[in-house]
Amino acid sequence: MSTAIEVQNLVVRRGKRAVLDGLSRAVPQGGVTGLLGPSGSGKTTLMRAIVGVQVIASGRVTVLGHPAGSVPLRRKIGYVTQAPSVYADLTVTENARYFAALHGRGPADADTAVETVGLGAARSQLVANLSGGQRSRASLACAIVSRPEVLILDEPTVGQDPVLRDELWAHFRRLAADGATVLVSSHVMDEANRCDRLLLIREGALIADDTPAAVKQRAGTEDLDQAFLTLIRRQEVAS
Ligand SMILES: Nc1ncnc2c1ncn2[C@@H]1O[C@H](COP(=O)(O)OP(=O)(O)OP(=O)(O)O)[C@@H](O)[C@H]1O
Repeated sequence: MSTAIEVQNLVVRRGKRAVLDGLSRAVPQGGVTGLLGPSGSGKTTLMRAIVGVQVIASGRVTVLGHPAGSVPLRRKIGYVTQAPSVYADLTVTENARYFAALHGRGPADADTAVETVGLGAARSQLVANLSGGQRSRASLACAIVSRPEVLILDEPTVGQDPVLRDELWAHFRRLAADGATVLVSSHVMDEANRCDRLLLIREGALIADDTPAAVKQRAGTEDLDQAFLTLIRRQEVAS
């Protein structure tokens, strides 16, 4: 299987601290990879480095064979931040159509993306008047409208109800089935169970990179929450 994202000896300092301290990992092409870890462990920082918007101290990040943030990746990578990145004074449809146009896509692609994220009924509403969860989905629609080869999603299901979360995960799985590489951060363990692989990060270091089944087996429990706690505690004892 070829590699979509390659991180080599990545060091990122934010403030005075090394938030990522020599992290190396490869994410295979295709499939859904979950990035999990306690708050402040460096998930967003790693995603920012992969997208190419994070100043790095040293190391190398390559996406689809190109340096992170380089021009050839602009149309190939989609990024949804935790803070929705949409225009408040445009409607949902206008936002999606604007981002579609930037990527050489037409209005039909935009309308499909809006339906996909469950905002069909709110398509004519100004983003300023949407709920927080709806605004996040509007942002997601704008990121998927270009059908990126690599999709980086920073906690995309926060604030969504269980039905919508289920639908969004089904969509992530469909994107992966169509060949996209999806990297998604989450705190929710039932979501982690839906990933092909899990990267568990703690204090800027990776402590697991495996399938959900293997992570559970290694920790000796069927409960993924418990498995992560066990692996984190084992690492604390070892270090
Ligand atoms: N702009 C900044 N300046 C200084 N330190 C920062 C900055 N942004 C983040 N940090 C620190 O970097 C560390 C990693 O933050 P990051 O946002 O990557 O964590 P995270 O795992 O995504 O957390 P969460 O799950 O809460 O979103 C934290 O200790 C945070 O305080």
